Amino acid sequence: MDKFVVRGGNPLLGTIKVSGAKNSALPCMAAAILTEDEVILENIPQVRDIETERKLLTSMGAEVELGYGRAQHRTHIKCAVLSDPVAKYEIVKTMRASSLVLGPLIARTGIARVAMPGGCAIGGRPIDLHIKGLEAMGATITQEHGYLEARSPNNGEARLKGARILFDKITVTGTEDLLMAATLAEGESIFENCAREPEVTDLAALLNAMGAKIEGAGTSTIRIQGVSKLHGARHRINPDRIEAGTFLIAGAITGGDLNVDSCEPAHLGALIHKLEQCGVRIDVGKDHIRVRSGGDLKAADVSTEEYPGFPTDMQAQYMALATQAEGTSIITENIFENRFMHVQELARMGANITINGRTATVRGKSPLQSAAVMCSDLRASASLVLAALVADGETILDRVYHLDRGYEHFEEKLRGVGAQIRRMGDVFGKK
Ligand SMILES: CC(=O)N[C@H]1[C@@H](OP(=O)(O)OP(=O)(O)OC[C@H]2O[C@@H](n3ccc(=O)[nH]c3=O)[C@H](O)[C@@H]2O)O[C@H](CO)[C@@H](O)[C@@H]1O
Ligand SMILES: C=C(OP(=O)(O)O)C(=O)O
Repeated sequence: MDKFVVRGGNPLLGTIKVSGAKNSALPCMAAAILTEDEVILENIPQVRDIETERKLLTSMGAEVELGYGRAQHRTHIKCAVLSDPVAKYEIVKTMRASSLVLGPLIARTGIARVAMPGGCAIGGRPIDLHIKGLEAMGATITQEHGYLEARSPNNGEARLKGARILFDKITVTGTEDLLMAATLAEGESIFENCAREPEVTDLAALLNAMGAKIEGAGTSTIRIQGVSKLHGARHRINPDRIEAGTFLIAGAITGGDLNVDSCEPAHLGALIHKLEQCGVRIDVGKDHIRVRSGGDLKAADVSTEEYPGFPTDMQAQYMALATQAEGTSIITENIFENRFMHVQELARMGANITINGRTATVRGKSPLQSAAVMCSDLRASASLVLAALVADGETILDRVYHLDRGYEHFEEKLRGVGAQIRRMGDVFGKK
């Protein structure tokens, strides 16, 4: 199992480049199921979840070609024939976003079998709202032996029907899943209380390029006029706002001077505002953000919310920063019930954090010490790397496979701006 070895103390200086967003790329790859033609996606990040999605699509009969390097992270997907419209447990269990194939599969083939995703470290993660929405579109969904068996009306023979759906709770992949299903449904669908995340807007842009008729993506009400067929398209994936945010915090926590390049500053408003409250100097350009130390960091409270609020996917990284700020920061996690797995590991490095329900109280500034720590999920891993960048001595992070799910060449990018970080196959064993 790979580990990271990080020696703290270096301010990060220079320019670091942001990759394409994995959380946009995953639904966009699933959208290729909706057409027999080729879909070409550019700016696909080279991360483990993308490889998992490739496996998922190919296991159903799709042709997927992932091109990196000179091929500029371009992916060609052709779902001419979906001979086996089944999302198997062996693949689904490794990636929560697998539930994104449910909607497009029923819409395209009339019949789908998708393994129920399990819980994960950050919480239960049910998909009841996906199921409820598809049922409102006329699908029949049953659960057998851990699989959802879904059929469109007439035992899979007829198209889904457009529906008016009010989401009880804002859900990102739920909005995306039903949006894809509605593109090929008969008639109009109106969705209310939709997720407004940039990843939803990115997916809608691809779907419209494929011939869908979607209005309102990025707002809480989305209207879709169903069409009988979609065609191929070429689409460039948005920059990853969470990776960009992680780099902004890396610059701020190390007291560096970092230019975070190839990002979309408009998607980072809540984080930029918070960093400014912490006393960090931020200069926003068209597609880059410069982050610099503005003196001692000051504590500021954070409460995670749906977009455009402060993202839950930045909460763990922000907590690492809060350990280095003077004063008390109250961090409230409103989206997932169990997303504080990084707290005990930060505490092992010397952070002063107490948890009460959904709230963590961070008292700073604490000098951090190196330790052997364990990554529990994707963003918790990033948080521990950030803490290690300012810890005294050499920190060893175990289970970095969590981080590899969603950060492209993380250690190489950080090394390029002065961090001392290296990957080891097995630092404790024989190697
Ligand atoms: C691949 C991807 O894009 N993942 C992101 C997506 O996850 P994901 O789409 O899974 O997260 P949701 O937006 O669906 O979850 C939000 C809340 O709704 C609840 N819920 C969700 C669906 C459902 O059917 N029933 C239900 O109760 C969840 O348990 C959670 O409490 O949005 C999250 C919230 O911004 C991010 O942290 C994830 O990085
Ligand atoms: C939680 C995340 O991803 P997923 O929904 O795929 O688990 C994330 O990107 O932070």
